[in-house]
Amino acid sequence: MALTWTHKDRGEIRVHENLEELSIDLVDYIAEISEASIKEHGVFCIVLSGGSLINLMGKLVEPPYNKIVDWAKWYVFWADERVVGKNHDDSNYKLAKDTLLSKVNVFPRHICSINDTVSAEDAATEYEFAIRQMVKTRTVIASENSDCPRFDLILLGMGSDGHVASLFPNHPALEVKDDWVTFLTDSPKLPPERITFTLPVINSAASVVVVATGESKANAVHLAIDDLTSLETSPSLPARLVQPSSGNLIWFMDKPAGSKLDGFKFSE
Ligand SMILES: O=C(O)[C@H](O)[C@@H](O)[C@H](O)[C@H](O)COP(=O)(O)O
Repeated sequence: MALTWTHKDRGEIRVHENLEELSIDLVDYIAEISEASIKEHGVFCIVLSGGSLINLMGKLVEPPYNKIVDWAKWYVFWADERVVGKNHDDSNYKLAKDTLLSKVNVFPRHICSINDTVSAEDAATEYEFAIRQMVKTRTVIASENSDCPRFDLILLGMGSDGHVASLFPNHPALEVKDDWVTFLTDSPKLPPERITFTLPVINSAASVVVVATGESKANAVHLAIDDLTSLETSPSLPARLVQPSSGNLIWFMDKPAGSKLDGFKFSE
């Protein structure tokens, strides 16, 4: 059984007994938001990241989800992408395609991945342009509170340094306010060239999920969620800057990742 509670301003926290339980709860949540979004506006605009998150979504391609999800209504985007070829093992697109997208009926034209034949800067510019076109044609809803798209669901992993998407602590990409997509050529996590959604886009989504597993994430989880002492305050921890302005924020974690949260108690 998951331990679930809502922090006064850091969203809903779900600490799972193990990875199996976490992945079932995660795909249940994704299927639920997919259904609600399609009912509300005809499509589901989902944003993926890279890393372990994708394997935790693996049950989506198994019964009952593969049958109940309306894949034809899905539009798929990435919160960040490594600027490598689409067949490269580092590609977030390849990871999602091999694990999920090739196994269900998402239309290839609904899969919005980056141009892998240009520089990081051009890939970011083109990706933002493509999203702007989709906002104009109302495939992606425009936010009412900001000059940003309002994606139905943005799924983020979190690094042990507290990075989300490719927004790393103390990196200038964290400060970008006017672009929807920016680029890096010096990512502390390899590979160095990446594109990433900016914080205003992440914080304009209808729902944002952060997934963190394993003990190496425990300190970053604590710094991202708990009320901090003046000694601990870490204003530039990217995961703490995830604060949807009019959307939901949910943290999915396992016990080791949640073990340093204030008041963490688990009923055995
Ligand atoms: O492309 C990337 O590198 C990711 O989008 C990145 O933000 C990832 O989600 C985290 O680093 C967590 O990755 P793990 O879950 O594998 O630790």
